Amino acid sequence: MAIGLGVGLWAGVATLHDQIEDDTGRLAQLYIERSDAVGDDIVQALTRIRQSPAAPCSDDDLAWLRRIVIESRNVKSAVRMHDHEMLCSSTLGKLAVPTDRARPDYETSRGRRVLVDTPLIGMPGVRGMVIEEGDASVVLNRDAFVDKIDPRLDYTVVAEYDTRRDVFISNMPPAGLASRPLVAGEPVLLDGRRFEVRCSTAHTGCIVAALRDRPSARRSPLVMAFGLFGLFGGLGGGVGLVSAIARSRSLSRRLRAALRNNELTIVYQPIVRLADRQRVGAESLIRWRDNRGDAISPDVFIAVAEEEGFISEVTRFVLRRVLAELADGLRARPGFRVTVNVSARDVLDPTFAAFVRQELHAAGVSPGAIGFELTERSTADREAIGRGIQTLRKAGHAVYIDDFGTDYSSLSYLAQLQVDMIKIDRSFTLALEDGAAQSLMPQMVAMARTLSLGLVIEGIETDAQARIVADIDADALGQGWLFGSPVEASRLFPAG
Ligand SMILES: Nc1nc2c(ncn2[C@@H]2O[C@H](COP(=O)(O)O[C@H]3[C@@H](O)[C@H](n4cnc5c(=O)[nH]c(N)nc54)O[C@@H]3COP(=O)(O)O)[C@@H](O)[C@H]2O)c(=O)[nH]1
Repeated sequence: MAIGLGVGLWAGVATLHDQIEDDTGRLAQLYIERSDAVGDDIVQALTRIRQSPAAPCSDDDLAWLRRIVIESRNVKSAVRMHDHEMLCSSTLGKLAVPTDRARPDYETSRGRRVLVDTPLIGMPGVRGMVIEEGDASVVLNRDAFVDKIDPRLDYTVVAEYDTRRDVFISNMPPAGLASRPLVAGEPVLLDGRRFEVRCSTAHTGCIVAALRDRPSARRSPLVMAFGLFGLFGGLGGGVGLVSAIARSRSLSRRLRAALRNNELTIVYQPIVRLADRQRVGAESLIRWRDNRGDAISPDVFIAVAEEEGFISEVTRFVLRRVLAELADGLRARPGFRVTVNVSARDVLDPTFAAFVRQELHAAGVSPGAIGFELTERSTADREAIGRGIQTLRKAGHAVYIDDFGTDYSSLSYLAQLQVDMIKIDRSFTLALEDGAAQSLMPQMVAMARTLSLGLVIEGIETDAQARIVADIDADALGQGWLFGSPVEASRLFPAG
């Protein structure tokens, strides 16, 4: 029996360690993939700035630069330079006097100059990250790289710039990592802690990361379970259990289990008509607290479900839950519409529309009460996506393009995909009050109107933003903390 207990405990501790390394490695890899996408976006924007067919800083050239920003996910401003002086930009237009930029922090062998955190010309008090290549330059929010990191990690990101390696961002003492050889997949020990290492193959840089709150083996229910199993069970069965539980503990396994056990919940964020601020709909947003009580961001677990190919299970769970929670309220409020986020995989799934029809029929809810929001960043077959969208629209659902303006392909989407509404990303709302990028919103609104598309403006946090947007387009709808944070179903419809 003592041998059984010992083997069980050993297996439990080993499995707990495997689980931690598995989760850390996955989060670190997710970061590398996301920051690679930012890197690709930057390179593409720099190339397109140089491809402008118009005379530098002419009206047509400025429109070209603005288009690049609208179509890029991360670039906040596209800038034209000459001899290290800024001449014009998508946000400021043509400068009265060419202005010198600060010296770069790094220069790569490809001739890209990087200013990691620099005051932005013409925007007092605002700082950003700038990358220059020849006479082209882009500005991005430095958080474009920080936001991609899971908050549960202690991390250091080391960037390599040919001639030197440097700590790019870090939330821990970097412990000489800039000078230490780093190899993807080969963990490093720092102060007795094991850090996973993942490196980019597309761009240059590595993340060194460890979970901050490493579960203690002594208090772990997993280890206790193994110990007990070892105590009462035989070694053969123990090995089977070890591998079964080990698999089930990875992030995606835990997410699948949470789905099966109905542990995920839905909150609803109101959408209002800006003219009178009446609630006309809501967006459903999924939430997950794992068994340690930690809230895991949908940004993280939706990406995992997409990568691992079970996003359709998530979408179906959300739709069923929305109907279970809101069917009565929706039947009582014709015209009120709740939207569900879908992925390209859902839209391409030939069984999806039939699934939706059956669920709506069972719940007695009309198709007009449910809309679908699609954020499409992949290069998936657009014709097929277009056909999937039309199937949903023919069934009576409104289809929205979400986060409009953040995806480099957004504009070409609108031409190819016929949708009902676009949701303008909150980065454009944020820029409204700083004055500099104010001009982008009217352009986007005008474009939506030209294409007869309805509009939802996202991320409205202040009364000033709401008023500016209502002035630009009184028919637009708005969503954001000003009108309400996401709430549980019971709090969505005002009493009475
Ligand atoms: N496929 C699915 N994707 C989903 C689902 N539920 C959520 N998501 C996607 O995850 C991303 C993060 O969502 P979340 O953390 O829920 O954040 C949403 C809002 O809380 C936030 N928000 C809303 N108003 C404001 C605001 O005024 N300021 C501010 N800083 N943030 C605000 O924005 C998120 C909603 O964004 P969007 O979807 O782009 O309208 C997000 O991409 C979700 O789409 C799901 O069930 N399925």
